[in-house]
Amino acid sequence: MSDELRLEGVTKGYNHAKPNEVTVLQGVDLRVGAGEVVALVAPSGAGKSTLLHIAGLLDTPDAGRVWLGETDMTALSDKRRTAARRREVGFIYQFHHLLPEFTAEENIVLPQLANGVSRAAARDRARELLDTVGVAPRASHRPAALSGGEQQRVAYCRALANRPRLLLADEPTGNLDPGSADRVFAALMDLVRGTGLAALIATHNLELAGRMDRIVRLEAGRVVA
Ligand SMILES: Nc1ncnc2c1ncn2[C@@H]1O[C@H](COP(=O)(O)OP(=O)(O)OP(=O)(O)O)[C@@H](O)[C@H]1O
Repeated sequence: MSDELRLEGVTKGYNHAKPNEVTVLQGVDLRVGAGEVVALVAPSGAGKSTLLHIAGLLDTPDAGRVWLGETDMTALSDKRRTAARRREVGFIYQFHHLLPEFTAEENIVLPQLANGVSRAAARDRARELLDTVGVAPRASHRPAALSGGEQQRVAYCRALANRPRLLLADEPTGNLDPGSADRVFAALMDLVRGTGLAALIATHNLELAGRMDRIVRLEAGRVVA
């Protein structure tokens, strides 16, 4: 299996050379293969958000390397790294962050237009994605007129709209009740399976983590299992 995401010796701290300096990540090695869904489990404060930001090219490590496929992202200019992030990485957060004034479908169309896709093709892709997660009948609803679970499923579709090679999620079912979280997680797996993308999904929910291919545990800035 080829690695889509590879972190090698990633170290990151804040407030360098100040009294309140902290080292958050200490030599993290991590790989996620094509088509693999990996759970990232970490106690609060262990550096999970820092790790996701670095893997998602929103931040850079102090030392170590971040590879997407064959490319060492830490060797790129900021401009090229930002372009790679837009093209290659999809993000899902605990809260959906959909644009309130646009419909479900438009929320999935817009990032594709920004990526140069035609409106017709973007609409087809949006409908296909919404269909996969069972929200097609609500395509013309604005987020406020969707249930929490539907909003989250639309956010999943948006994250995958541009066919990223890497999906990063931070508590993707975190704001839902357990029954709804279960169904919505199944919808996410339906979207991810068969695309060949690599997914790294942070969660405190050990039951959900157990349904992924592998669990990576982060403790005090190190991968322990
Ligand atoms: N910009 C910053 N400046 C200083 N310290 C920071 C900064 N960002 C994070 N930290 C510290 O780094 C540590 C790890 O932060 P991070 O946000 O990665 O944790 P986390 O594992 O995501 O926690 P949680 O699960 O509670 O969100 C924390 O102790 C935090 O206080």
